[in-house]
Amino acid sequence: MTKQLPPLFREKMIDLLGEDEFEQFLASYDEPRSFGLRVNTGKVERDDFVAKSPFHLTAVPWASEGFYYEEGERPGKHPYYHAGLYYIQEPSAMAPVELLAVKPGERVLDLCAAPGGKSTQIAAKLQGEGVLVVNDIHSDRVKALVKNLELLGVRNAVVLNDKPEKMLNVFEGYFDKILIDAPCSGEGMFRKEEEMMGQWERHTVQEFAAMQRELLGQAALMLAPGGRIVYSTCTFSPEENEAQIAEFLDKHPAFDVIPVDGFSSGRPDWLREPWCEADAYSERAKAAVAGTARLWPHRLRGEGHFVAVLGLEARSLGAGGKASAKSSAGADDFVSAAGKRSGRHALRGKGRAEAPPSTGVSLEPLEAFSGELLRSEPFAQRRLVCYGEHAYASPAGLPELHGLKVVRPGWYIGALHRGRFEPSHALAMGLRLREAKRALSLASSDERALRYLKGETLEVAESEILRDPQETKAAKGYCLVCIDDHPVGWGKWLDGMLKNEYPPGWRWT
Ligand SMILES: C[S@@+](CC[C@H](N)C(=O)[O-])C[C@H]1O[C@@H](n2cnc3c(N)ncnc32)[C@H](O)[C@@H]1O
Repeated sequence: MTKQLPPLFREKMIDLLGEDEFEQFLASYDEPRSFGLRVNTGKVERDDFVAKSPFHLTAVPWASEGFYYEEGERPGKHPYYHAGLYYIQEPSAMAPVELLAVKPGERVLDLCAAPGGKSTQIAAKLQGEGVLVVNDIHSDRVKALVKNLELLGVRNAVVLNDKPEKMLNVFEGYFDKILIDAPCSGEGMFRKEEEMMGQWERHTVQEFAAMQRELLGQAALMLAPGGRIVYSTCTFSPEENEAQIAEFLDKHPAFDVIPVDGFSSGRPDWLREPWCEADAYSERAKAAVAGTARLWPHRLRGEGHFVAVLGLEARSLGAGGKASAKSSAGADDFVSAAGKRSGRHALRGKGRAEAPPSTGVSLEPLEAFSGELLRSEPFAQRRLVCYGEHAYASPAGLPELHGLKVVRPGWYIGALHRGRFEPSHALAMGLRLREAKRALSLASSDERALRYLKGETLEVAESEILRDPQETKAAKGYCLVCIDDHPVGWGKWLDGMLKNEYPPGWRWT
């Protein structure tokens, strides 16, 4: 493995680290990889998961919900994966969101979000309260982002597929926290994904540095006074790390680095020729980058990351000069759309941009479904929007999204079609067992659990359907299917049989 490292990368790392430390760094490439998963505390308490986990878990020191699992274990092949109880994530990639210090109720942007490892981590920190806007410029990558948010049952995310400069029109000064997990040359991925080495040789570090500079500038304009940006990369080059932060600080005097403890420090001494222009930065900026963090594969159990935490002064007008973005019109709770229907169809499940919101869709079938199947709690504090025949619950306080490519304006609830309502898989995944009036909870040891995930019809006695004790009607119709009390999808019960509504693209293979 070490033989295949790009020669230029080797030379550069020897120059930066010195011969002795380079030897240790190089030796880490021959060490076994670390495997990590992060418990989705949006669905299950950390300790409850640990108690029932079939995996051998060891805590990741810097991530409250992160664990190493052992090589050979396959968490992607377990019913709990299908229930969204965890996300498989490289351990050092868990650090940036920890340092973002998200609190429930905040407005958070994940600017470069796909496939959603860090977005789902932010969502768990928000605990369903506040606004999570996630964006990625590549539409093919947005599909995976949408699927991961749905799998993990996120209810308050808005998914965009747009250029950050267009987002400024809507979100100037709006966010409390912004994560920029920047596109980068990926030097920290060489051990995990060897093909990254080939890509490194094709792309220049300078290409990425230019993108990162732009992203940092755009994010600054969307941050509210007193807010925080976390900038992270999975690469080692100072041009993409310390130099980006030093340059940003010099252009944005209202920002400072919030020093990070517990990791190796950023390297002001690497702001030098031939990698960076030695005289390009102020003394303030150079000193501040010592407060950034470097996660090195030879110093901890992880592939490597760079993280900088940038705080904006509370008394600042905001980098964009405005206090906050305009909130959307209308009530912030669950409301009916009114007016004319556009007739255009939303592109459900495809990760493609939606048509503009439509009005005048009759919500009666959805209301009937909610009355029959759900307790009122799931939609509280949200606003219903219909795009074509598709209904979404948008987070409260979201600005109007005019002019943006909106892939998901909120939690996808389902389709209103020819006077009927079809609940979405995302609705099932975002619910809790206690929120359903009709449910089936299979034990993970029950062979029907796996058969459900494979898409099979199941034999289910009426007495197995969980319902309100006062319910007298037959259990016929939609039913929330759970495994060990965690929702995995819908089924339709009739006369002892459960028709399987688990979507084909999600099935166990
Ligand atoms: C390092 S990856 C993000 C990984 C993600 N944060 C996670 O944890 O799963 C960087 C992402 O930035 C996206 N990207 C590249 N240029 C962008 C831009 N100008 N605006 C927004 N996203 C961009 C890429 O498509 C890629 O998905």
